[in-house]
Amino acid sequence: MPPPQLPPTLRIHHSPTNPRRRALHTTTAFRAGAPIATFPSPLLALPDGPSMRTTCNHCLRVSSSPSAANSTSNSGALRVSFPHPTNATPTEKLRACARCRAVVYCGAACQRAHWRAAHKAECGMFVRVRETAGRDWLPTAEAGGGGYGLEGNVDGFRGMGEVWADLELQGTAAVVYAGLLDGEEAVARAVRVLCKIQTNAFNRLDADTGMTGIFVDAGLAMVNHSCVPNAFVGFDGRTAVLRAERDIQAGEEITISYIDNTLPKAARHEALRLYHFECGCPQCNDDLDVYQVCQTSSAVPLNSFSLQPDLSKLRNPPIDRSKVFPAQIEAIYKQWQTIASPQGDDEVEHLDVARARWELCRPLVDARMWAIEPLSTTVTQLAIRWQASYKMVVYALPLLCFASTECEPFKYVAPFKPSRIKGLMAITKLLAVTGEFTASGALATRCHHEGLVGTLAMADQVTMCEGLLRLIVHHGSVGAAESWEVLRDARAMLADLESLEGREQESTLLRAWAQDPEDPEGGAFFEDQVLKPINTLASFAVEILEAMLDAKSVVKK
Ligand SMILES: C[S@@+](CC[C@H](N)C(=O)[O-])C[C@H]1O[C@@H](n2cnc3c(N)ncnc32)[C@H](O)[C@@H]1O
Repeated sequence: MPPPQLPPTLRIHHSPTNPRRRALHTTTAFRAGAPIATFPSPLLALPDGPSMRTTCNHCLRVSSSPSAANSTSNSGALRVSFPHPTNATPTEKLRACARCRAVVYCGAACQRAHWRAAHKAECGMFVRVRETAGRDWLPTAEAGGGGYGLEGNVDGFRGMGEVWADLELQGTAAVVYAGLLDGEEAVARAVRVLCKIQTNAFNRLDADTGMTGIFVDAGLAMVNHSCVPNAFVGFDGRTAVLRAERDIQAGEEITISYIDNTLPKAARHEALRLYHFECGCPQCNDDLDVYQVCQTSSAVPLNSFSLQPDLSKLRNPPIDRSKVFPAQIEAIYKQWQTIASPQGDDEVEHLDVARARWELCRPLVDARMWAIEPLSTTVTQLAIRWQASYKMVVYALPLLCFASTECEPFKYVAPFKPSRIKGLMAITKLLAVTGEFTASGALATRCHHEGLVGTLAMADQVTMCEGLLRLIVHHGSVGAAESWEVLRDARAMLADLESLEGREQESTLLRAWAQDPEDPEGGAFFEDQVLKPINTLASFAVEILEAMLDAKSVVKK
């Protein structure tokens, strides 16, 4: 099997005696955030079952962007309104394949390209059965004999009872529906391909597009895992982009995290079981938590242009380790997972679950270890829920400010990571909502926390939005695809704000700060007008959470 084609910035290092076997190394140095290589011709790039009819099956774009920003000219009030965070994104009109009607496309060009790349092989199968587990193996097997020399860990999977049974079931279903069942070997071949896909596919459940699916590229599949990776993968339609998460030397091995590397060690190892190796990264060897990883990260200085510019706090977080020990965190995480999320929309049920989870996290709360899972997720989940709630929307704002200053920078040290940028965008959009409440005088009736109402009344919420948007545009341009919806929206909103009359001075100062965070005037303005109110809002988060979860109907400060 010939080695996979690689971009010139990468080479495969093959070491038969090393348990990792092959690895990707750079041929040149990269600065943090720089694209290392793009992979525009995957072997396989498919939306998953539920997304098959809502996503173009070729370019994998989900929908068009919502109308970004519209300005009005009410003087004295907040004059810009952004799409409300709860507004559904309008979907593009997608056309279905006329023959099988199982897959959809955004246009004729995508339909033609997908027919050649994959659909020709699967369309007949879909005519027989519209959707089946195991769809993903067929084009791969057809296109390359199911080999590509990719690692499949077949023996490892064979030793995993239920997982193996599931793979056999999927393989059988696929060959039966594809009309390829000509003996046991056909099923065995399908299962081997599924093992390769399981080992090498990227789940396109990415923070960027919010869509799910799988992506396999034989070159990118050579990248090994570390819980403290130096790179990460993002997607732009059918193209995967490998980016540096920190500065990388020429010749260094590239690693990415296959899993959520912010989880406690036992949970990370459980997630890695599907890859059949023992992780020997520094985080695993020394059982470090996210604070300890952050403390030594070379990406910390990048935060001087962020919502957490206090680098000494990132190096010396104000936590109290004596209040909780690692085994206790593991136990909390395990128990937290046993508390089932409510299926329905019952507000009381959701509050009960949040209360149980928050109480379970009490030792982490006492230790002020907000960035440790499952505490960080407990806070974020409530924020997301409240964001979409008519009654609670204002209270989501301090929670999101808290997550963006006390959790995310420690979990994802590089400020250009998409999850950090998305957090900034969520705050921006909420500020647009609270800004309208403030301008219309409705804020005090929507929120009973005097500190929160007072802070928002005193703040220039448009300026706060502009400061956040400048951070999003800066970091989004570094760490994400130009076509990323969040970046596109941020640019449009920023242009809108810049064109508002009467705000020239604020915009000039923020522009000066964005061009040079050391600019004394611009820096002081950002600190006073953006950072200070964000931190004040964040400071209300815990008392609001405690009060709400204590089922008190009125929150006061
Ligand atoms: C996507 S492949 C990576 C390329 C692989 N090294 C190869 O030679 O094909 C994933 C597999 O690589 C191996 N692997 C990845 N990261 C590893 C690590 N940190 N330590 C040991 N093995 C690793 C495991 O066998 C895993 O299932």
